[in-house]
Amino acid sequence: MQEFDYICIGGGSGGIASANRAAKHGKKVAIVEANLIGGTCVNVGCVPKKAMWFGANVAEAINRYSEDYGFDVSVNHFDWSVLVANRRAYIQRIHASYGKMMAKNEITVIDGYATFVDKQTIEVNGEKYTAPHITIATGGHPRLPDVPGAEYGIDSDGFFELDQQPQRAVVVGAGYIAVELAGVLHSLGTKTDLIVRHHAPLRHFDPIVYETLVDVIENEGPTLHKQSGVEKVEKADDGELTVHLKSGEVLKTDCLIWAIGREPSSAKLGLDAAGVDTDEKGYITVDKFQNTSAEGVYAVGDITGHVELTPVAIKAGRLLSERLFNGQKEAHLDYSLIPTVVFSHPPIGTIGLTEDEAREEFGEDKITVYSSSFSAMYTAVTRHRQPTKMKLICAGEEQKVVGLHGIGHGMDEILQGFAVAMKMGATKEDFDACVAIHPTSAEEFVTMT
Ligand SMILES: Cc1cc2nc3c(=O)[nH]c(=O)nc-3n(C[C@H](O)[C@H](O)[C@H](O)COP(=O)(O)OP(=O)(O)OC[C@H]3O[C@@H](n4cnc5c(N)ncnc54)[C@H](O)[C@@H]3O)c2cc1C
Ligand SMILES: NC(=O)C1=CN([C@@H]2O[C@H](COP(=O)(O)OP(=O)(O)OC[C@H]3O[C@@H](n4cnc5c(N)ncnc54)[C@H](OP(=O)(O)O)[C@@H]3O)[C@@H](O)[C@H]2O)C=CC1
Ligand SMILES: N[C@@H](CCC(=O)N[C@@H](CSSC[C@H](NC(=O)CC[C@H](N)C(=O)O)C(=O)NCC(=O)O)C(=O)NCC(=O)O)C(=O)O
Repeated sequence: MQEFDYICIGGGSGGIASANRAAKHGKKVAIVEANLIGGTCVNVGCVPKKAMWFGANVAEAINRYSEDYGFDVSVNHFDWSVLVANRRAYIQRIHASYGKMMAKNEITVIDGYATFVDKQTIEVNGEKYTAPHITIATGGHPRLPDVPGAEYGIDSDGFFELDQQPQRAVVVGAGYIAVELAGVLHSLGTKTDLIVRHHAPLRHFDPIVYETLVDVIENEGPTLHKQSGVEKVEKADDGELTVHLKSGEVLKTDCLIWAIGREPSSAKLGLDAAGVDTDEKGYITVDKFQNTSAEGVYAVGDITGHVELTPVAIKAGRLLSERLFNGQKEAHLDYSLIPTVVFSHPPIGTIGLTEDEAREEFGEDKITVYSSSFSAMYTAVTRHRQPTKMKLICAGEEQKVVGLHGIGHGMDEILQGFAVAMKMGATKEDFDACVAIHPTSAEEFVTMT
């Protein structure tokens, strides 16, 4: 049986980050990965998605805006396979760079599926490995619905396997993935329908965000079906899919994508053998230090069900290693005020409380809301004006900024700096004390009255 100081199960964002940090503190570390190193983010998540989103932005620049900027782009042919090949080559380079980094840190990479034998021992491909500290970072996978013919659809993993561009696509779901994939497909020229169960996608975001998103989608596409659901799916011999909606509407398509949420990859880990508890959905329960119910076993990232974002998994993993292997006894991730971006068209950036949440937490009379509404200049000099909307929610007499929301061109890159300010406890006065950068969208956040 091989012995280590630390084993991470899962070579995704959280596992890699924690393993590298432990190795940097001189520990003998192993990482077990059942599939591809890099996990969801690198292989079927953030990275390939962002490459497709950049491709979609190039398409929008050419198809919507170029003419009014004076360009003649009459030769306009898009080859999906070129974008996909370059995306895959980029990911190969990331795999290579991860390999080099882990070799430099003398991390043992074990290929295979890990199961617990006891809380200090795992088994992979019939071999046993032991460590006094084991972290579970096995992430999640897409959920499929219980609808007749659901198997004819694909999920986000399947989207990244598409070698050819679908001419028509139906995307079902109302979260990040549905919005992002439907937006990419539509912008790249696929005739796309987005099906949501309620009044809007991203309905848990601040209304300024989802109402504007709905306006833009209704103006520019994809075709949005609100208050709608799928009753059944049929597949013809030639591969064409017929999607029957509960409303009676029928959509013919080449590609159906389920994007209705994800579930934790915990079922086959043998958690009982280690005494690790989960909640009723299978997420591993942890305290603020990422400790599970079993001593010496920890969990980070999507498997814990707390804010499923790559930087969250990374930071939780790194802080855990600081606590375990670098004497930082109190090190733990503060899960408050986590900024997040949806790579929609246009992008959304949000941090902190929505207006409703702020009212509930502080009381109606303690809240001051500022907002700004304009057409992004990038679009305003063309015939295709697109709205940008921004909102600041401030609490108390000092007007501490407790919520910041925006949708519009550039919002994806604007948010990070403002998140630093909010993490430091900035007030509206602090925002206003900062001189604007002109002409930018970002300047609206420091000039709101
Ligand atoms: C389409 C999509 C787009 C996304 N876009 C973004 C984005 O833009 N920004 C963002 O911040 N987040 C994004 N996310 C979320 C982000 O990918 C996850 O939050 C992040 O990858 C979680 O990291 P993790 O380490 O918890 O798990 P993962 O990255 O999922 O890694 C878990 C790894 O564990 C392995 N594994 C599972 N079970 C075992 C086992 N028993 N033994 C060995 N290995 C095992 C899996 O094969 C996997 O490689 C996106 C997700 C998706 C699906
Ligand atoms: N840019 C980023 O940072 C990204 C982050 N991620 C992360 O990954 C997580 C998972 O993303 P995602 O899979 O989109 O999940 P989400 O949890 O974000 O959204 C799924 C949504 O689909 C809807 N839904 C649920 N069940 C059904 C159903 N049976 N039929 C139709 N619609 C249904 C629900 O919305 P409703 O109740 O309104 O119908 C639900 O909120 C995200 O929460 C995010 O943390 C993912 C992609 C990008
Ligand atoms: N923000 C830059 C980041 C670029 C970057 O980090 N590229 C990564 C791939 S992104 S996908 C990998 C993702 N990385 C990050 O999220 C890096 C974020 C930040 N720099 C940090 O250190 O926290 C992750 O899951 N990390 C876990 C870990 O590293 O511990 C890489 O490895 N590049 C090598 C190359 O191109 O050759 C960008 O978007 O361009």
